[in-house]
Amino acid sequence: MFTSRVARSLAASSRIRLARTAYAKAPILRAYATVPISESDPDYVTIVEVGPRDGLQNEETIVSADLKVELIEKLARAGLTHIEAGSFVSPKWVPQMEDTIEVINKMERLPGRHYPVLVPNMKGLDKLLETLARHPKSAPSPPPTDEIAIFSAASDVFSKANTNCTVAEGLARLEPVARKALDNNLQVRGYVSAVITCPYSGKVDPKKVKDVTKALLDMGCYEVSLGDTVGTGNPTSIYTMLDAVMGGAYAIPPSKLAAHFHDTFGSGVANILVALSMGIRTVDTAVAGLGGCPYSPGATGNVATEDVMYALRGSQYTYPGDLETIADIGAWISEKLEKENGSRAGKAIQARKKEAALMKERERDGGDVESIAAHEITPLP
Ligand SMILES: CC(C)(COP(=O)([O-])OP(=O)([O-])OC[C@H]1O[C@@H](n2cnc3c(N)ncnc32)[C@H](O)[C@@H]1OP(=O)([O-])[O-])[C@@H](O)C(=O)NCCC(=O)NCCSC(=O)C[C@@](C)(O)CC(=O)[O-]
Repeated sequence: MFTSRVARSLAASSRIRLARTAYAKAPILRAYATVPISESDPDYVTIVEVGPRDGLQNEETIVSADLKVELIEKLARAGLTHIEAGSFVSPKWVPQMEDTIEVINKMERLPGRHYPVLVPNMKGLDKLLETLARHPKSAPSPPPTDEIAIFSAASDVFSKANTNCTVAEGLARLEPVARKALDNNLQVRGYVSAVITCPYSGKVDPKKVKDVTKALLDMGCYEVSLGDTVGTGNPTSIYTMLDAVMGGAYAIPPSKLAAHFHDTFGSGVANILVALSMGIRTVDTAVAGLGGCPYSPGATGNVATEDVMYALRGSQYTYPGDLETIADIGAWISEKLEKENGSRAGKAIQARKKEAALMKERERDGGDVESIAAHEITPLP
């Protein structure tokens, strides 16, 4: 476990070095690079980009495998280190993820990156292991993935709707899955859904969240991501839930937790700041705020990657990836999906870029330079 954490932070370090070189060379990026990035920073925040899985699983129209591949590759090249690439769930339940095998085989795999996939049961794991077995050990590229995510919930009704079994039945089903994955050198991450509200049965008891989190950690998950699936959480309820999970008997340390907050009521970023202030250093986000949950009516996307990155600018927290490039990807995928960009920071960055391009054009055409200077786009704060 410790080794894998060290490996992650080393991978992040080499990426950070590359990012620094890129910033030094590119003046337009320098304007965004005001946060000094330290390689062994205790305030380094791992961003797990879940847009290609949590986001696209919720699209009404099925997105092509090629577009998914392009999205994942763009996100990895933009410096993100953890990108959820799909899921090995039943296509009868979530047809949007049916092509995950094709996606993970086709996509470019950059060294030092992790491309976890969701696995609900032994059938899903076996399908993944078959795929991995076909990857030659001598191949120059890394294998399609080195990590799975298993998922449960803090509500029986939600669990039934999502996985056709109660929480206890689901945990019993997941235990051998986690063991077999670990035996096959895969890292295992856990999810608990509905940590604040269940879309069917209402308010959730934080004690239930803690019990399920502990069960997943006991199975060998290196970390458990706490899902505010419906996105009803606000800073107070998130604090109360995390305080209960991290305190009392068998307190769970923040290093074992991640924040996975949907942004339905617009509190996603504020909730993440609460989680960070309580010591959590891994957050799940989705480019352009893609996402939702098929079994959680009304839930909008995950908190947008761009919004979180913007909120952390100038703070003690550092993170992987380049905000401006991610904002471009957010605009690009929103256009491809013909939907509104769900990131407010992303939209603002795009608007500023458009304005700057317009100024340049006017300058080239011999416009009034004084008025151009007066309206010059100032760097981001
Ligand atoms: C768990 C099951 C499979 C149980 O579903 P079930 O219907 O009870 O399973 P079953 O064993 O009776 O199988 C039914 C059919 O599915 C097939 N099947 C069975 N398993 C697989 C598999 N792995 N891969 C491919 N096919 C599979 C199986 O072979 C069979 O096919 P048939 O014989 O009828 O032709 C189903 O309920 C399921 O796939 N659920 C997943 C739902 C899902 O993906 N939800 C979204 C992800 S969770 C999430 O988004 C929340 C999260 C993580 O983001 C955090 C948060 O925001 O809270």
